[in-house]
Amino acid sequence: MLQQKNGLNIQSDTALLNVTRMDLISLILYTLFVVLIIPAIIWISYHQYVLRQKFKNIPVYGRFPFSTTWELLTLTSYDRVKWYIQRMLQFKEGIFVHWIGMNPFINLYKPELLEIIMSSTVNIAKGHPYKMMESWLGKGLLTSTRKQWFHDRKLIGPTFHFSILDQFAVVMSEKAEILIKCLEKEIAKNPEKAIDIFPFANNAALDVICETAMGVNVHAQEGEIKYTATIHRGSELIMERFYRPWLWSDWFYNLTSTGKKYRSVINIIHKFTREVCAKKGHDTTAVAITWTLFLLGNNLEHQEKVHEELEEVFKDSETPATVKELSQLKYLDRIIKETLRLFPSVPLITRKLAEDVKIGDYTFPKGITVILAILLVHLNPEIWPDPKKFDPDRFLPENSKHRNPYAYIPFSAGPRNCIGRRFALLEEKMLLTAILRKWRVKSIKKPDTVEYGANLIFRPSEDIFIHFTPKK
Ligand code: HEM
Repeated sequence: MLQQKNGLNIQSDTALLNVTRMDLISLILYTLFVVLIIPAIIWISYHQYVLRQKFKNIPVYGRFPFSTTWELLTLTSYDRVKWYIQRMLQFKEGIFVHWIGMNPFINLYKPELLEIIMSSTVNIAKGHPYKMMESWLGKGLLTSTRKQWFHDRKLIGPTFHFSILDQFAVVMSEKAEILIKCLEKEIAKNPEKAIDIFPFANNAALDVICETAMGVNVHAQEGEIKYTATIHRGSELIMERFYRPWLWSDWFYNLTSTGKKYRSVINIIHKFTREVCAKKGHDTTAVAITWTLFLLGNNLEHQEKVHEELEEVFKDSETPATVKELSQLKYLDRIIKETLRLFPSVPLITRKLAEDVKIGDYTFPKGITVILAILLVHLNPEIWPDPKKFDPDRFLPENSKHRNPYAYIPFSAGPRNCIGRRFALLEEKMLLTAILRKWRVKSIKKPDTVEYGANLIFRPSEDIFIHFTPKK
């Protein structure tokens, strides 16, 4: 009896102890909630309120926090591009803001607004998603800021001088010949079959950049390396991270499985760039060449004019093109320009503002990221009538003279524009001319059905099949 009583006492003491322990834990949690979490929620809400007040004049997409984050996250890369185009048609003022997590992004696609940011020598720092690429690209010219950028830009500038470009043209023409041989070999396998042109353009452009920038022949066209697929995977992972704000912190990202995948991709890229080749420039040119052939293969009447021009300049000659001959190809110039309008290799760039910027009724606060939406200004119907139509004559001198220079910005504009612009255009012309002197091209897919994605570079998401017919 006594034992039973003692047993009961012990049980009730343990229960009492448990209750007290529970109370203590609840008390600590409650205190933490009151002391830390509530003030944090109040601080974040206040901060968000103040930030949102600053944007109250700017058209905003998505009234509720996180609704746009969720919407963008659930779209494919191709649908995201269409999403941005729809927003551009919806917000005709040339500006709108949307939120990813608790971060506002101001999209600009009106030339007058773009000019104010792009011409600035103060607001030259890159915002997301470029910030996420620092571990990839290091602090190179593309990602550096302030003094280092001024210094690097001055140092690298002379590399792209006309006289040096002439020497680069020799390398480009050698690589163009290899490209033709590779295509001939592929076509010979089955002349009736269309060929995916993108890997050919990519390897040719990689050969060109490695030999011109580093003097190294990597034989990419002869199939000795598997670098390009790794670059694509890296860009995809960066964009996936951009639309998932909880992965923006580096230390957390590095713990996740995608963070680990990204690190291994970066290691492969670094190994390659350290050992053999330069970091940037081949993929933008490769997609530009691919889209040009794709559009020519869809617009046969324009292609015919290119062939006429080639015959006028090269006649029966079979020797490689010279820089002088290439400079005479004015119609091809306009084709390349119109392609870069519809398919700009770099569809958007970003700036993190170093100071408050006031434009008319709008004030953009220091520290936020502005998206300079190259693709959207190129498709803006307020500037380009019938914007989806392929019409190279938009770039005839008489048709362009009244156009705002910031309406057409495939190479960006202002102090931070593309340093490789002349190099890229020369290379494009060299490789395209080599192909078009030999073949007529016809695309299998149409521009409104082909799928692409804006993973930093405006790259096709499917094979770009082209049918090649010999001219002779
Ligand atoms: C069709 C081909 C190309 C296009 C459309 C293109 C476009 C661009 C754009 C839009 C920018 C501005 C990026 C930004 O502000 O965030 C840029 C910057 C840059 N591009 Fe290109 N690019 C092309 C080819 C090349 C090539 C072939 C090279 C090198 C050989 C190159 C080297 C660079 C560098 C170093 C920068 C950074 C300049 C700076 O920040 O001062 N690009 N490019």
